[in-house]
Amino acid sequence: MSTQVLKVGVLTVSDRCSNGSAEDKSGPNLIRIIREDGSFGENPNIVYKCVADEVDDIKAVLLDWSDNVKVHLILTTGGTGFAARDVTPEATSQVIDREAPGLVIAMITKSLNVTPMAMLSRPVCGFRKQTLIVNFPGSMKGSQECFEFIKPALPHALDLIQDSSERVVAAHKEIQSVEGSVSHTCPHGRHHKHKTQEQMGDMRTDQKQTRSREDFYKVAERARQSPFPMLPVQEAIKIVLEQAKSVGEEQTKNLLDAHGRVLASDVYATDPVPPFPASIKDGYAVVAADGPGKRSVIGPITAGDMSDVRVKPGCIARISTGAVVPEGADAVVQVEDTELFQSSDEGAVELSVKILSEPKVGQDIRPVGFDIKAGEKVLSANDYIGSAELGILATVGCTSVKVYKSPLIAICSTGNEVCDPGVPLGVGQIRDSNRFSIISLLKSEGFETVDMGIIRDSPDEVSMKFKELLSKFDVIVTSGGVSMGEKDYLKGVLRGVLDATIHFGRVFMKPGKPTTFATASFNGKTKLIFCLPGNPVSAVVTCHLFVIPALRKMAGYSRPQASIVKAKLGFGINLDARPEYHRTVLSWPSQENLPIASTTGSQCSSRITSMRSANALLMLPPKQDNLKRLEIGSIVDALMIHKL
Ligand SMILES: Nc1nc2c(c(=O)[nH]1)N[C@H]1C(S)=C(S)[C@@H](COP(=O)(O)OP(=O)(O)OC[C@H]3O[C@@H](n4cnc5c(N)ncnc54)[C@H](O)[C@@H]3O)O[C@H]1N2
Ligand code: MOO
Ligand SMILES: [Mg+2]
Repeated sequence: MSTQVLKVGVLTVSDRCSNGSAEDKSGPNLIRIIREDGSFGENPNIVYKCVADEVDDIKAVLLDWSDNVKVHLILTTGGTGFAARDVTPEATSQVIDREAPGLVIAMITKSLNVTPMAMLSRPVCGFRKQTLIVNFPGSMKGSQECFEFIKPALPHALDLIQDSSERVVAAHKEIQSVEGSVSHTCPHGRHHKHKTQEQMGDMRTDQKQTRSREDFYKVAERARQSPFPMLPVQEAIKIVLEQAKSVGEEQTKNLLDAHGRVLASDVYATDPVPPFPASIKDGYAVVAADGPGKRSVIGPITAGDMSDVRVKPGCIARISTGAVVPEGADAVVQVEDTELFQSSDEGAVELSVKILSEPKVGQDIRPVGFDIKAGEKVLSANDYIGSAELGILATVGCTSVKVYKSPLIAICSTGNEVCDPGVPLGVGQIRDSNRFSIISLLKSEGFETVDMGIIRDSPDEVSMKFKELLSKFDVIVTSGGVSMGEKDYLKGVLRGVLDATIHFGRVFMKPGKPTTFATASFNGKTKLIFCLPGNPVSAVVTCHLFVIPALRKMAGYSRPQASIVKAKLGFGINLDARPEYHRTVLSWPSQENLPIASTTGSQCSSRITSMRSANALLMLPPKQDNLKRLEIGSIVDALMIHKL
């Protein structure tokens, strides 16, 4: 877009919002996403109004914003339906000079993938002089979705309207590279040239295979065998861990902020613990050499007291656990080993007490630095800060520590058939489970993620979205679109468009065979891209095996991989041709010497219920001529994914 600050107008059209009987959520939501998105410059200038469903009121704002305020982009939300008072399209039609039907088609077509109700929307898009006006539906969800649908084209559209020639040329170059320079005509008449497709070769070494847009659609010419070697799981994990590097360090603001992070530097105690000789018992501070016998009592000294009591031979001082042992005393005798001899004031004052045991020097005293010496290293770089470590930090008075930064992580699903769980299912559609299981799995591992929605099966959309993700995140995790299907575009876009390095595109495992791992450079930073298989179990299992260890390594963990324990099969099983990660519930009855593994039923990689309650993945070996089945009682490795 042009270098000038973009002016955006957000106009909510709603009788109820304008008269205050309902809260406008859609307008403010559009403003928020425009601000957060970043595609419209650092700080777009946004004006906002809410008017009633009246043609004249709507027109007045559209005319003022386009002719006087010279807003570049006006987004209206509301009043586009079939109801009598829905008049936003009529008002818009009356002010625009030229229509932009492509935007309308894009919005309606894509919305129909989400809900058949999109048929009942009548948006109008077009421009008045140099202002682009776009009608969105009134609901927050609908308006946000429509915005996302047309967003990829908006910056270029605005440049064209503003005739910002430098940016237009730059954008053309970019489109040319994204689309691989196939001869096609862009909407305003410029032609791009062909580039030839390079030879297919070893995917791990020959990465730069620029692909044209048409190549993506040549279904008959697609490879009929995957060109990616199937790597053993351990080799694939090794590659991932080699690429996973810290994204930096930061100082925590306060003590509790450090919880769940990993230290980036060693921590030393400045003071000793305890900082004074402390009594271990409630009793009497004595001179050990006095031995047992009757003593006169001084004190008391309780915890936290600043006492100037001094114990002389023949005297003892009453003392509490945690109190400073007074000068002169070299032992503490617990109250249980004493007897009252004489008291006054009806028992309020102890005058003398009989010591019954033989005290030893140092008995029941913690000397200075007994627990922690001054200058001692109490925690090391790469230690995870759990509750014990937080207690240690508090003990040594360290309220701010240097920790590793958490990587910024984007989560996306892919697939034309995939839709949000809340919307009614259309023909051929399924609900997205992967985004939700992956986001929550990573959260339970202490990693915050950003839900970046569903990417449709189109090379353009995949490449646009990935470009956006690469600019904003350190790690991208997607699911789906990585196998042999004609619309499995991710690998092709990664290599052919984004110039990413695909480190592996298949792994010898079940589930998870087409797991793909790539890196791409953006602004000098290496971004990690995990394209997990679409099958719900495959996505979750591979997230455990590859994504979580990588994130842990980036976050500073010294042992990023999950623990592997031995377990005894509580069932018999036929082995698969691939090493299988069988979801299991491990339990450990007290009479058993190993945990017992029970199966979660059918292990089909589409059957998400096979993950239910699973706390481990049994690492079953691949079937061999001499080993086709494991019987009940066999001992196998189990990779822990939750607590036992
Ligand atoms: N000819 C071959 N076909 C397939 C192979 C193969 O080697 N040759 N591999 C199979 C294996 S193994 C797997 S795993 C899948 C992986 O396929 P993709 O990663 O390309 O994923 P999709 O085709 O997009 O989807 C697969 C399956 O999962 C459903 N899905 C996708 N996303 C989601 C989601 N977010 N939530 C819930 N379910 C989702 C999708 O509808 C498909 O049913 O490929 C095999 N094919
Ligand atoms: O490897 Mo796929 O993940 O079996 O279903
Ligand atoms: Mg597929």
